[in-house]
Amino acid sequence: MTSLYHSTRSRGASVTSKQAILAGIAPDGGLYVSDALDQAGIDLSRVCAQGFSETALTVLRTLLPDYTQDELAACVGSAYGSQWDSPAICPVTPLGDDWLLELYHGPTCAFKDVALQMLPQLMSVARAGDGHDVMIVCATSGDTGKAALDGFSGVPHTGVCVFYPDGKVSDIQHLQMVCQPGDNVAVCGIRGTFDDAQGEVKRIFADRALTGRLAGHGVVLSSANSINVGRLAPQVTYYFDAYAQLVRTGAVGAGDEVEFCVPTGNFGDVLAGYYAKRLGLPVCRLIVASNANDVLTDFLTTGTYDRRRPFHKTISPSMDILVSSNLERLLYFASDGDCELVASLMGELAEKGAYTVPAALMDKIRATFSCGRASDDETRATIRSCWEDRHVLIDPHTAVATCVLEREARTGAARVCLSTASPYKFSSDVLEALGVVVTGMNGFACMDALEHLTGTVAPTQLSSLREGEVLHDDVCDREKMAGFMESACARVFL
Ligand SMILES: N[C@@H](CCOP(=O)(O)O)C(=O)O
Repeated sequence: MTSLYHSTRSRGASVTSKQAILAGIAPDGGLYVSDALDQAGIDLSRVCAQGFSETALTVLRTLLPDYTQDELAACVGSAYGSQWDSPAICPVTPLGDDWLLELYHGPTCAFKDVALQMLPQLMSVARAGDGHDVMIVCATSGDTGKAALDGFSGVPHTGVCVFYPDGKVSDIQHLQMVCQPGDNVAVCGIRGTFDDAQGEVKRIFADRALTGRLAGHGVVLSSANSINVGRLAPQVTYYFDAYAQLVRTGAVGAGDEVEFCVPTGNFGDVLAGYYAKRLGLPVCRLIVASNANDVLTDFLTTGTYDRRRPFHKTISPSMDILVSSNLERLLYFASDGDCELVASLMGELAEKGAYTVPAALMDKIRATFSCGRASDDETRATIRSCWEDRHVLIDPHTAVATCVLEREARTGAARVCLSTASPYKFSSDVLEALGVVVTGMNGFACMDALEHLTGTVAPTQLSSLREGEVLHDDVCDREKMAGFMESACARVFL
């Protein structure tokens, strides 16, 4: 068996990608990484000649080498079929002189679908040889939760338990989750932030007494967040595929460099772009776009990551995050695999809430990454100008990135902005940004008004929520999350 993955914090035990996907997170709290990343280049001319599914297969074969070609082909076939409303899966469309990579054409209208239509397939193959039942424990700031519920609902021998910050997701995101049917799903709001939820989920994974109890019943825990390499790997596909689309339309020449601007909170989406670069995609710059929770912008500017700051509830709630988990993987790769350094920085983050990266390492990171932030007012202004000047309707997360990209000096390279969610997931904020007073209007009145004002059509999976039945109304404190999850395991598996 190919043992390729190990923790960012130690090299002691290496595991296959199937084992890494089943575990979700390494036993020492680190994230699984593979040192084969740089040796495993992807043939760009081949990618430019093929469609999304073929490229997904190429990327996954490279990153998850212990899956067979047949296993991955079956996973890709199931993940990228008729549940997408665009045959391109992730089409690239013009935005002025730049490009939008539309990642919201899947069943839950957010970029998470690209990986969460795939992860359940990968997980099922991985668990086939293992025999355990798997409970997926997921923290969400709005989008991952519904995408995980949709992907894992009804998957045999699998359950999914989602925790979201109560009152801190959009009305539509909330309804998407609480109306989710399925015998193997559980959804619970928590009194706190996404960081509280994600922190507790990581503590649950490390709780030996709890995981031991569950193992006694044949249940293992895993993750649907981008800490799981099975979430990250499928996201690499759309960077390659976007490039291929641009080459095919003649917008860039084969081999030309491109820039990507990514709205990010947990750092998974932009890290997938970094993986693509290390696999040979000609990416000259990755621009990290933050909202008022600008911990990443400050980090890239100063070299100090400091989570000890006020939390801001913004109109781009999926990015309301102060602990960006996947930065740990970037630190690992940029330091040429210095596990000791990563472990010590993560120790400082846990103990003090902050760490400072050596200057030489920051220089390496800044050679690829730049950054910027957008306030809510700037985000609204960008939604409005995109609509009024270009007739392109974008959601607040995409607007954060567009605003940041517009301020960046042009280098001559083609620029692609990741468009991460449907504007209709955030109908009231988008409508307000277009100048409509929304006081007294509920989410569906805003959706209708947005359709009327723009002549665009809300995705049916969102508009049909008005007939949805609320099936989950639990809300708990952080301390009760483990108990909620254990009860869900009992209900689903025992
Ligand atoms: N933005 C996410 C937060 C979790 O990030 P993930 O990419 O690690 O799942 C969300 O919308 O839930």
